[in-house]
Amino acid sequence: MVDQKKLRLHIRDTNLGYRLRKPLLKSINLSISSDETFCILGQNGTGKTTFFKSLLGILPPLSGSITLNGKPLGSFSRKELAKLIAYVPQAHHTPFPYKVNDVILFGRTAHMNFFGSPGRKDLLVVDSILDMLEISHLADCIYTELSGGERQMVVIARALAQEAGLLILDEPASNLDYGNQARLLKKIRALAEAKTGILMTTHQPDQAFLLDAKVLMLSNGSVLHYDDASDALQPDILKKIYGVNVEVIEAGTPGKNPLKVCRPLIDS
Ligand SMILES: Nc1ncnc2c1ncn2[C@@H]1O[C@H](COP(=O)(O)OP(=O)(O)OP(=O)(O)O)[C@@H](O)[C@H]1O
Repeated sequence: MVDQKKLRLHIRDTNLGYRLRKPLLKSINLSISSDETFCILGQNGTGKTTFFKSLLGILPPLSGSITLNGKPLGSFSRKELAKLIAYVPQAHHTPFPYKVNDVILFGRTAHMNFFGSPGRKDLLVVDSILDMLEISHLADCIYTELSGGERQMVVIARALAQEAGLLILDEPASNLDYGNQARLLKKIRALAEAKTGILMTTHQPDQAFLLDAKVLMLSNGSVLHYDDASDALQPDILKKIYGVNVEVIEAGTPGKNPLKVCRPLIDS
């Protein structure tokens, strides 16, 4: 039995990508554990989602191995894996007009009994997540009738309902308004403090500072690993990754720790 709160993914000598194509990411060696928060940065198309699909066991490595607590990912059943790793995809389309409550309840499937009927605990978990994400008012709405940002919050809620030890989020804030982005980052930080491993892609480098995250940068088929966002988010590195000039400045209130922020120099 794998301890949900002590997960370690080992990626050893792997090439990742799609069969019959050149590998997108080469010779990757990494270890990710469920007490860490990582932000993954990289240009569009560098392979961030592909990396996630590989960690979720959806896309087997082209070579090398990925193990979870020493066992090959492929040896876990879908149900076992759903209790350990939850995923918020970038795009989510549900053609069926389910109620929001039911969509979130799907996240409990791995915890339900043989007949797949929700128990009291499942309903309580859904309620507390709706409350935590401040979306209780959406509970009885029809998912397909929600706005893009509202759907995004529901899909995040569904992943949280899995109560997995590792949460993988593909651009979780991309559809959200400014307030919901801030609220989501606050929740992510609280989850990290409660020892849920976080692995998220973002196109906003500042979020790595806000979450005090480690950084993985994908560039030219390699993954560069930084334990400290300040080491990763330097103007020369950001220029190399994104091809634009960026200034990294310190902002903050006197008496409080300054927070670093990135500012693109759009006039240079
Ligand atoms: N099923 C697939 N078969 C073959 N190639 C694919 C498949 N899915 C994605 N790709 C290709 O893999 C490359 C990396 O895609 P991926 O979605 O991993 O990039 P990304 O870094 O997540 O991009 P973005 O920041 O735009 O979301 C792209 O060139 C894409 O066309």
